[in-house]
Amino acid sequence: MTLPASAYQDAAAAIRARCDLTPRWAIVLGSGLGPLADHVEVSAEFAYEDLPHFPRSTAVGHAGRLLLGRLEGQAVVVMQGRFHLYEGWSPQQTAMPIRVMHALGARSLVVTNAAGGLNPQMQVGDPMVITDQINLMFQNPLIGPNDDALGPRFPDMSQPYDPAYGETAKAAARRGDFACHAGVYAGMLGPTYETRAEYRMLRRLGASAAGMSTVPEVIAARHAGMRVLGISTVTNVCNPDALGETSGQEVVDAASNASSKLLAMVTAVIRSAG
Ligand SMILES: O=P(O)(O)O[C@H]1O[C@H](CO)[C@@H](O)[C@H]1O
Ligand SMILES: Nc1nc2[nH]cnc2c(=O)[nH]1
Repeated sequence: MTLPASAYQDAAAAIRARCDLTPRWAIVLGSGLGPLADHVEVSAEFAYEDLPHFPRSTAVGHAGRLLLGRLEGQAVVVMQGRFHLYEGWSPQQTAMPIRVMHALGARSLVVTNAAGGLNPQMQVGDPMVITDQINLMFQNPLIGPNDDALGPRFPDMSQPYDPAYGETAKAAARRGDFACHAGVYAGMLGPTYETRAEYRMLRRLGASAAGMSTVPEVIAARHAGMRVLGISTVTNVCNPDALGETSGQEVVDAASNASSKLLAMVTAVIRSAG
């Protein structure tokens, strides 16, 4: 579906009409990671269905709420649930909330997700700081007329994820004494998990984690010049030579069990930038 050019401004205006907080940080909570929002001192809450042009959350473990408030004293806007291409949303729709949060004032983005771990050292529950991404969705939210007021026609993607944010997140993991990886996120269309041959291919391509989100959001964020921290939580181990079955519920459960690690890393980054 093509969105009107004013879609994200309309949604931002509807939010501003009820809440005058200017968020500095935008946070996207992935599958099973919604409970992190319990740590936000909430000023206002919006169901996605009440916001103009917003898609609806249909994915398991995605509540479908936008919160404005404070985390570690910093003004934040938090998406409790995101939109995926496999739900039938267009690339523009999956990325639209990023533009809304940018229009509200957010200049830094934290994206979190549940992902399959491709690196043999990874265990279920380990976080991975995303250092780069591969767009294997072969779709892009910037296709169509460019909004020059937001960003350039041909945005640079030489460093989509902010190295300083990543270092701060890794330092928090060291302090918390839990394993933390760093690596490349492969964005897949889904909704099928990968075959053994596909996991093997992804390893060869240099990916360390596979998921079905994040890539369109980060493209939209970088287009608008936002600084990005990305963290995957390994919810299933993808060993092509000994692959077990994976289910959506297992992914959600594994992500929520590991959410305290994510919280420690995210709050450390938000605090350090305070
Ligand atoms: O990336 P998030 O939204 O965390 O969710 C991940 O988990 C779901 C699959 O279990 C897919 O939606 C995949 O992208
Ligand atoms: N594509 C993909 N998405 C996931 N989300 C959680 N685990 C996985 C996985 O193994 N592959």
